Amino acid sequence: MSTQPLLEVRNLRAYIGTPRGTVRAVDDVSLTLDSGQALGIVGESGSGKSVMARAIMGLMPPRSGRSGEVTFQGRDLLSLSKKEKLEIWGNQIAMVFQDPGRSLNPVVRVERQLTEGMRRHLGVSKSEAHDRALKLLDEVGVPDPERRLRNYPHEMSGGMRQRVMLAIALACEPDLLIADEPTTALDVTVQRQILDLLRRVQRDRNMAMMLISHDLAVVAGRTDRVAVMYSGRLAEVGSTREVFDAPMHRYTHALLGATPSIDHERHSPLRLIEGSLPDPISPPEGCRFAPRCSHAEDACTSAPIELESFGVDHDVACTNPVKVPAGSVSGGESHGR
Ligand SMILES: Nc1ncnc2c1ncn2[C@@H]1O[C@H](COP(=O)(O)OP(=O)(O)OP(=O)(O)O)[C@@H](O)[C@H]1O
Repeated sequence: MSTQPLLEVRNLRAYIGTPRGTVRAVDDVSLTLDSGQALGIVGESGSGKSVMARAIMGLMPPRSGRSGEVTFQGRDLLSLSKKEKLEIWGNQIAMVFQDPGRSLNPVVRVERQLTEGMRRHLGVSKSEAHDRALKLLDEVGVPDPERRLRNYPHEMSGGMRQRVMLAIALACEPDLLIADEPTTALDVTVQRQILDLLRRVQRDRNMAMMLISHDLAVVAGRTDRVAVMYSGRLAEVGSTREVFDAPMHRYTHALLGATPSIDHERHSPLRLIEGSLPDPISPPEGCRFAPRCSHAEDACTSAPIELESFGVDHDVACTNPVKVPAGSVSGGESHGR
């Protein structure tokens, strides 16, 4: 068995030029994702999650730059030609975005949108593509697939459109699915159904998934590992079980107390973390959470704090982490549910 991760991100920086100055949206992020593994990326709005996902895919906004290394199946993604990128997008790596209304073409029937990629990338015939499309719609829980294939996107509900988007993403049997806030535009019950579907499909297909959300509970029960992002940097990375049961970074700890969840029947009152994200144009020198952290010390503000290992799979970038009592980590995948 190969020990090489499916995706390896090293010292990734993604900066965006704006009239006010350079936004340091992603600032020295390193992480790995193994085949068949689900990795959650969480953090407040503006912490850099989407820019990171897009930088990995090479989808950068105008007047921006990337540096670092992104290796996927041993290939350097940052140096691909446009043609090579098109071969990988939608084929080996697929993305599902927040708003299926904007990602689907409103004037093209579902069947064509679903079969176009597989005909191009997999070279299957029209009738085979049709059969595959029916199976895919069935897999993602779309009832009466034959009829749905003839629909235009506006003839379906938001939840149904998101299922179709997922079917499109799965059509070429990707090795990695990046789902960026895939359910935010949907109502709470449908959100839960789609998220559970994502996890089921990811496991059934043994596909890797990067699930991006500002809601910790969304990723808690549906990922194997989690990376907590704050102001363009990683605060904490590790097995989902450890990070949720025994968060060590002061930010993760605060975030866990502050998150209302779609997985709770009734949203508890939001306990906000006091303060806000730093200006991404001139973030603090040291730990970027230090200005909001009640445990900050002098050492936190002088130089960037690097991730340090606190266990087999638990890295934390904090000089004064939360002390975890021995044996406090429990088992199971029921977090946040
Ligand atoms: N096209 C752009 N031009 C200028 N700044 C941008 C652009 N896209 C993102 N940013 C800035 O980059 C930083 C990171 O944004 P990003 O969208 O990655 O955050 P996020 O964690 O995904 O938040 P959200 O959950 O709201 O999508 C933010 O400060 C954001 O304002």
